[in-house]
Amino acid sequence: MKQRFDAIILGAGQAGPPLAGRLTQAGWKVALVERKLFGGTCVNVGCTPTKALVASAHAAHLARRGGDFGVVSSGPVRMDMAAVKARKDKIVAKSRNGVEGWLRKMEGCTVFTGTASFTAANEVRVGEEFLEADHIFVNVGARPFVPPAKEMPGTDSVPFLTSSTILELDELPKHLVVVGGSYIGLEFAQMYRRFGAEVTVVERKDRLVPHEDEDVSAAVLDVLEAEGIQVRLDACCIALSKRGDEVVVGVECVAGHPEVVGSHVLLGIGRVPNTDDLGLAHAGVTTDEHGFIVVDDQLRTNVPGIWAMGDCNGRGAFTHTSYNDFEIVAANLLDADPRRVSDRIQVHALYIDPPLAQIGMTEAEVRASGKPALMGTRPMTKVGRAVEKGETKGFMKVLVDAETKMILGASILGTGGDEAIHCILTAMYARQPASLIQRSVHIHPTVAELIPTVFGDLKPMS
Ligand SMILES: Cc1cc2nc3c(=O)[nH]c(=O)nc-3n(C[C@H](O)[C@H](O)[C@H](O)COP(=O)(O)OP(=O)(O)OC[C@H]3O[C@@H](n4cnc5c(N)ncnc54)[C@H](O)[C@@H]3O)c2cc1C
Ligand SMILES: NC(=O)c1ccc[n+]([C@@H]2O[C@H](COP(=O)([O-])OP(=O)(O)OC[C@H]3O[C@@H](n4cnc5c(N)ncnc54)[C@H](O)[C@@H]3O)[C@@H](O)[C@H]2O)c1
Repeated sequence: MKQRFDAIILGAGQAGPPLAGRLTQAGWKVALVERKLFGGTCVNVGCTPTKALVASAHAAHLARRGGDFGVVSSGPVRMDMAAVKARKDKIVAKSRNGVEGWLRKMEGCTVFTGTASFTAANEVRVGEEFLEADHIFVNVGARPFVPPAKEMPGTDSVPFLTSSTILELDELPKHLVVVGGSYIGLEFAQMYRRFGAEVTVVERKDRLVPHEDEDVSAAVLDVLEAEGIQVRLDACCIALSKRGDEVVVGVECVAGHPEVVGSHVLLGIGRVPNTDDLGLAHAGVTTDEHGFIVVDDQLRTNVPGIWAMGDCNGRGAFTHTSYNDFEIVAANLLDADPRRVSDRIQVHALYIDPPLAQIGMTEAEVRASGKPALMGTRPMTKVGRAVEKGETKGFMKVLVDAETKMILGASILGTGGDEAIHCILTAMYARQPASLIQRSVHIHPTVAELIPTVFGDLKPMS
C-alpha cells in the first residue's frame, strides 16, 4: 500500500523527533520511521547510559576516598553490578519512553516501526508499506565499527563487547581489555576500573585521545595510570584469540609483552554510519568513501528534497551536533533563517573524571594555521574550588588570536571543566574579544572563577 505524506523522517535519534515536532506544528503531514529504539544511540546506548554508569563509578571512587575527607566507613567498597545496571536501565527507559510517547501522540505524525529503505528519490519502503513524500530527512545515525577478521583476526570467532553490548553486563569482568584509547574506550576503562575490574587499554597510536593536544593526552594518561589502569600504546596488528576462559589480545607493541590476556575485550575503535542498507542508490544520494551522506552547509544532499542530519552525514558525531542539524534544517525550511553548519563552533567533552572539555581550535590546529597567537594555561592546583574538593588533576588552556584578540579555542581538563568552559564558548559565539572574559567578575569559589585570570596572563605562543 502506498501512503503519501508531506515529509518522511528516517530515524528517531536526536534530530528526527524534534523535526517531526516543528513540521507538524507547521501543519505538515509527517511519517517517522524507527527500526529499533526510540531516542536512538544517545538515549539507549550512548550518552545517557554511559553517564549514568559514570555517576555510579564516581560514587564508588568517592566512597573509596572517603578517608581523605574524614569520612569513616567500615570495610572495603563493593559494587552491586545488578543494581548499577538497574539504575542505568531505569534512567534510559524513562528517556526512551518519553520520546516514543511524545511521537506517538504527536498530532499529524504517523509512526512506523521497521527498517526503511529508499525505492526512489521520493519513496521509502518499510516492510510492506510504501511511503511517498517530496521531503525526506535521513537521521539514521551510526553503529560501532567492528573490523572484519582479515583486518583484525579473531573478530569472527572470539566473543567481544561493543559500546552497546557492554551495557547489558550485570557482572564485573575480572580483567577488561579495551581496544581503542579514545572517547568510548576511556569512559568505559575508567568506569570499570572504579567498579573494581582490572583494566588494560590498548591504543594503536602513540598516545591516548589522539585527536586532542599532546599535553592533554599526557595528562589523561597520568589520570588513568594513577587509578591503576594499564595502557599499551603504539599497539599494531591487533588480533583476538581465545585461551580457555580468557581472551588474548595480541598487540605486538613496539615495546612490552606482545599479548594482553583478559576475561573480556571491548572494541571502542570508531563508528560507521547506518547507510549501507538504506537503498541510497535507488534515490541517487551520494555518500563518501566511509559511507557518510554528503551534505552541503545547510544539510541538503545532492538530491533535491533529501536532507541528512546527525552522525550519518559525517559533519559531527555528537548529540549536540545532531540536534543542531535539526535546528539548521528547521530554520531554513520553516523560518526563512539561513542557518549553516559552518556557523557552529566545534565543542565536545570526554567524560572521564576529571572531564575534558574542548572548544574551538586546539593548540595543534592553531600552530598548524600559522596564525600569531597567545596562550594562557593554569594547572587545576591553582583553582581554589578544585583544591577544596580535593580534585586538582588537570589544567586549563586558552588560545587567543594575537592580532584581533578574539578567542580561538580552549581546553579544560579538570573538575567542573565541562560546565565552566561554556562562559568562553558564549563569548566566542558573541564574537567578543578575550578582554570581555578577563574583565568579568566570576563567583567565588567556582572553577570558572580562574578563567578571567588565565585570559589576563596570555603569552605569545613559542
Ligand atoms: C557509548 C557512547 C557514548 C556517547 N556519549 C556521548 C556524549 O556524552 N555526548 C555526546 O554529545 N555524544 C555522545 N555520543 C554520541 C551520540 O550518542 C551520537 O552522536 C548521537 O546519538 C547521534 O544522534 P543521531 O541523531 O545522529 O543518530 P542516532 O541517535 O544514532 O539515531 C538514529 C536512529 O535511526 C534508526 N535507524 C537507523 N537506520 C534506520 C533505518 N534504515 N530505518 C529506520 N530507522 C533507522 C536507529 O535505530 C536509531 O534509532 C556517545 C556515543 C556512544 C556510542
Ligand atoms: N563524550 C562523548 O561525547 C562521547 C563518548 C563516547 C563516544 N562518542 C562519540 O562516538 C564516536 C566514536 O568514539 P570512539 O572512541 O569509538 O572512536 P574514535 O574514532 O574517537 O577513536 C577510536 C580510537 O581507536 C583507535 N583505534 C582504531 N583502530 C584501532 C585498532 N585496530 N587497534 C587499536 N586502536 C585502534 C584510534 O587510534 C582512536 O584512538 C566519537 O567520535 C564520539 O563522537 C562521544
